[in-house]
Amino acid sequence: MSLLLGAVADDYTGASDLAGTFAGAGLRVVQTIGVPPGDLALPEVDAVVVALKSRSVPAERAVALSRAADAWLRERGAPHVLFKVCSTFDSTDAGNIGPVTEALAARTGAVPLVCPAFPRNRRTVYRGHLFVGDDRLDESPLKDHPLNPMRDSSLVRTLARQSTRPVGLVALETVEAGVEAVLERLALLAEDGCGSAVIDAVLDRHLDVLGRAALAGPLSTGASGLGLGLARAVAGQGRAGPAEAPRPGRDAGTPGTLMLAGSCSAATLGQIDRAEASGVPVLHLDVAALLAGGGTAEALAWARQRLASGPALLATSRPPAEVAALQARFGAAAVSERLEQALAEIAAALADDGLSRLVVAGGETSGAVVDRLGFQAFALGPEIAPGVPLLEAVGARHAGLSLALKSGNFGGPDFFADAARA
Ligand SMILES: Nc1ncnc2c1ncn2[C@@H]1O[C@H](COP(=O)(O)OP(=O)(O)O)[C@@H](O)[C@H]1O
Ligand SMILES: O=C(O)[C@@H](O)C(=O)COP(=O)(O)O
Repeated sequence: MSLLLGAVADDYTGASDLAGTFAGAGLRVVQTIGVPPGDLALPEVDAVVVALKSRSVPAERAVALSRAADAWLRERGAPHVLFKVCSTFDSTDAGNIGPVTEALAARTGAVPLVCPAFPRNRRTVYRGHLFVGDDRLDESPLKDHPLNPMRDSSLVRTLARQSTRPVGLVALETVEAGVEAVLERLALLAEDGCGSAVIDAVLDRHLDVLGRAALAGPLSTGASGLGLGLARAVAGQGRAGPAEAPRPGRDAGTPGTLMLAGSCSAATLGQIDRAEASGVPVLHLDVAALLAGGGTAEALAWARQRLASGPALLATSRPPAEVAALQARFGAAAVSERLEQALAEIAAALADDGLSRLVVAGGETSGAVVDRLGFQAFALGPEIAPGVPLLEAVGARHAGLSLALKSGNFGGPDFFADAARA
């Protein structure tokens, strides 16, 4: 296999979002969970997205995992690797976007472009500031994220706090001037000693400039918008294999679709309310009982009963004030870890029962569930919502289980009711 494009994604929902974006642009793609074991037979593809659970781990660990994934991709011929981060730049001042970008760039010596913009999803970057819809990042619901509260919209400042070298800016007028102008600006920033450069993008057509400029170098950092620009540029070279039809979702072996929500994003909280209102059975898990080490047996019994005849949605998700109170009492890391593991435990028990459809909302939550179930790689199916493709296991483990991993922020208001029917 000689790859045309590689990606290292810092979480699993982001990886499936990106893999779906690559597929939509005409590339043959597979998503692997970590660096795949040597004996796993992967299909012939143009691009591989290696999914890591590295967004919220200590920076040294994120660097080590990302280096290994980058090396694996380059050994398979990838001339360019995208480090896929969240379109809302989820990270803390301690990392991990800066440290990983610097570590991967050190191997190449080039100044990577950094851009989380995805205008289709209303993520835009202007003068280095990230906007989520009409709001600056620091005024958006992301300011209350349980693990990575985003309190500064300036990506240049945010990335500089995480980096050892200065961070430059490629402003919109340079992007408008085209690929050559961007490359000239990058060369100047390199002379000034910059280690990376945030680049503006507010319209879809800007992604084409970003993609072609990024492809001139070995590394870039961004979200699926930059991924789309890169994929279009690669597809435009005419070297990608014949497009594949997306794999269809499987017929259900058991009637119900299990849906698990650990995201506390405003979007997911609204979707849970709408699901409940439209008659989808919803269990709000007893978070205090889970934190005390119990609570999963009752939840399992409830889910088994509902799944025998239809969908079931189990959620730990709570609004920001309740999240803050729990974190103050038990510690943020401990709460996250326990709640992620509780949902993973429930998913594993139900997978053993023969579950055939699983939807998980939340990046970290998806990571915990996918790891617990032991998936190794996914082929791509059709999208059930923008940025949320159906995934089908590659390899024998859990063959026949279709799943979808939803970023907390993604999906329309009726996502869960729609997913139950998809
Ligand atoms: N009630 C709760 N209180 C505090 N944290 C919670 C609660 N429910 C879930 N969490 C944690 O919040 C985090 C949400 O992150 P994630 O799953 O990545 O969602 P998103 O995609 O919205 O970022 C997870 O670590 C999850 O375990
Ligand atoms: O770029 C995005 O917004 C998504 O692909 C993504 O990474 C989402 O992360 P979570 O919200 O943590 O699921």
